[in-house]
Amino acid sequence: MYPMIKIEGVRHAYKTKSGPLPVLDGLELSVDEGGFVAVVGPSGCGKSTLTRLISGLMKPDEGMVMLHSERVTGPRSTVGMAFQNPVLLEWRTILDNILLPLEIVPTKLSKKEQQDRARYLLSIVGLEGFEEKRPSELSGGMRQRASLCRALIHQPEVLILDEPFGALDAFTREDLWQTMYKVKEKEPFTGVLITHDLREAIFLADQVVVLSGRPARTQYVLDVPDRGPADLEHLYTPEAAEMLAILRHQIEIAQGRAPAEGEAA
Ligand SMILES: Nc1ncnc2c1ncn2[C@@H]1O[C@H](COP(=O)(O)OP(=O)(O)OP(=O)(O)O)[C@@H](O)[C@H]1O
Repeated sequence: MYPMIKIEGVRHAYKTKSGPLPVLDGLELSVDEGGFVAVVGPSGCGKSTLTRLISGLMKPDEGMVMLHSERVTGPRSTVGMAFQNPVLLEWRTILDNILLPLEIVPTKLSKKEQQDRARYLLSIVGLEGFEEKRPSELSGGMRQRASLCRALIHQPEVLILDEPFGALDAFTREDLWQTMYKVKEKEPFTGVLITHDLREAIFLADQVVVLSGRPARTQYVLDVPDRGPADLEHLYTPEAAEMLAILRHQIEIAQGRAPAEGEAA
């Protein structure tokens, strides 16, 4: 299959007052068109930095970031992003919040078509009837659903999700995982999910990439077998337990709490 995202030999250091802070060191990543990769790793290892590189908000010191075989050299409108804090504008209705990206990204849709698309997206995530509400009238989970619609309104090829469910309670989070399946089925995208939740990673992604501690490199890649329709029961199978154990072990290695294979304990 065609790689939609290709990252090769990326190295990057932030310039800080106390000197360069190496954050990424030899990062490799390849995500097929329509694929969904979850990126996990120790806190502060460089996961969000990776999302900034893919969306073109930052350029790496070394190496290549490619989208659709084109080198990323600046911000890309074909990328949609959703974050842990949805940041919806309180003075705008939910519908107008979702339409916001279309005020920036060029679109061929008429005003009516834009509104129809926003309403359609809201119906997919279960927010039909909330179009005219203000963000403060919605729960945290509902605001996150609205933020997903906003990230998808301009039909991005790539959807970057930076810990979007991290601040939600466990039940709401699991509800949103199932919503994500529905969204991907109706609005196909190539996804990159940054998360600290290993269950979330194996439930949503078809590949989980473990980054090493900072400066991060690609330490381990786990392929998650296709498990059919969204069903939380998938998380309670022996196969899921085994995948979670492997990932936990890899995170311990990345945190320096367990020796890497081939190293003495
Ligand atoms: N603009 C910046 N200037 C200087 N240092 C930065 C900048 N942005 C991030 N950093 C530092 O780079 C490192 C990696 O940050 P990044 O946010 O990419 O990590 P992360 O893996 O997403 O973290 P977390 O898991 O805690 O969300 C951190 O030590 C952070 O403090």
